[in-house]
Amino acid sequence: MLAKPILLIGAGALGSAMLKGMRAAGHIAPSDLIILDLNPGEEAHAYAGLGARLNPSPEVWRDAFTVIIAVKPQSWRGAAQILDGNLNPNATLISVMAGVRTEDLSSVFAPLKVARVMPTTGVATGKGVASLYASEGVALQAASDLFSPMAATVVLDNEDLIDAATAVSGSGPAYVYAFVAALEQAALETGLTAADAKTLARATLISAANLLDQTGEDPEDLIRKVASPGGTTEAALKVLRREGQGLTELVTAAVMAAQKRSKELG
Ligand SMILES: NC(=O)C1=CN([C@@H]2O[C@H](COP(=O)(O)OP(=O)(O)OC[C@H]3O[C@@H](n4cnc5c(N)ncnc54)[C@H](O)[C@@H]3O)[C@@H](O)[C@H]2O)C=CC1
Ligand SMILES: O=C(O)[C@@H]1CCC=N1
Repeated sequence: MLAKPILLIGAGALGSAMLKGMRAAGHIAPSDLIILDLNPGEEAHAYAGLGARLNPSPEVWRDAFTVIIAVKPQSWRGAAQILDGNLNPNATLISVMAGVRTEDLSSVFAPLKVARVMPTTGVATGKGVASLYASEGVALQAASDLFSPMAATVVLDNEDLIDAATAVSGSGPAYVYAFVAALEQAALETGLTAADAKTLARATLISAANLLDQTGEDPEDLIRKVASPGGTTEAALKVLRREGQGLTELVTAAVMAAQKRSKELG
């Protein structure tokens, strides 16, 4: 059972996606939310219109038993200074920030228990992904109660793996969107109109993702069902899977770069 009310610090791209997800999943009532943001956007205002408290005075922050910190890794120490002395010592802190380690969060926010979560913006529709880590059970449970209704969750037993989960999953939606943009660009090269290129690139990704989701089959099995021997797909896959310089090598290099950056952000 998630301890409420919940204080959300930072309602930017990810914070707003989480607010949308809470609405979609319905597990957190607006009246159970306190939102702090230096420059609140549309979703924070929408939630406030439904009953959340937006940027209330510091004595209200102490009401919260779960605190989510969703500011940029570069901003968290500044945010912590503002919060100093105004958080409930019995609250659990859930950080969704890339790179920032439990040890550093605990050194600033003690005695709050700390969990780390690496979500995707897909939580907005209740179908995100979230990797969870905490060194003790209460915080891990709070993270799970918060994210399970709006994400497929993975529990990591080693904090270093959060950097890996960030590189694969947290950043991952952007790789998929980059692929769609590339497919759309390639479609233009084939002579399709801009409108048709856009429709075909997006709809192909969505229909392929649906099959992956609904059949549960491995990608290689699904590929086999598309690629006729000696056919068009095989011709394309020879390019995408060129020895030593194919998509796998490219994606691996991209993931390694993200993992390295995640470690640096700490
Ligand atoms: N955007 C994404 O897909 C993901 C982001 N993350 C993590 O989530 C965190 C936030 O990322 P984004 O939402 O993309 O950034 P963002 O820049 O869109 O949002 C940050 C928000 O924090 C607010 N803010 C900054 N300082 C504040 C303070 N002292 N008090 C209250 N509000 C403050 C800003 O006004 C802004 O609305 C980062 O740490 C990032 O690593 C994690 C997973 C995915
Ligand atoms: O790009 C970033 O640093 C954040 C963390 C994962 C997704 N967005």
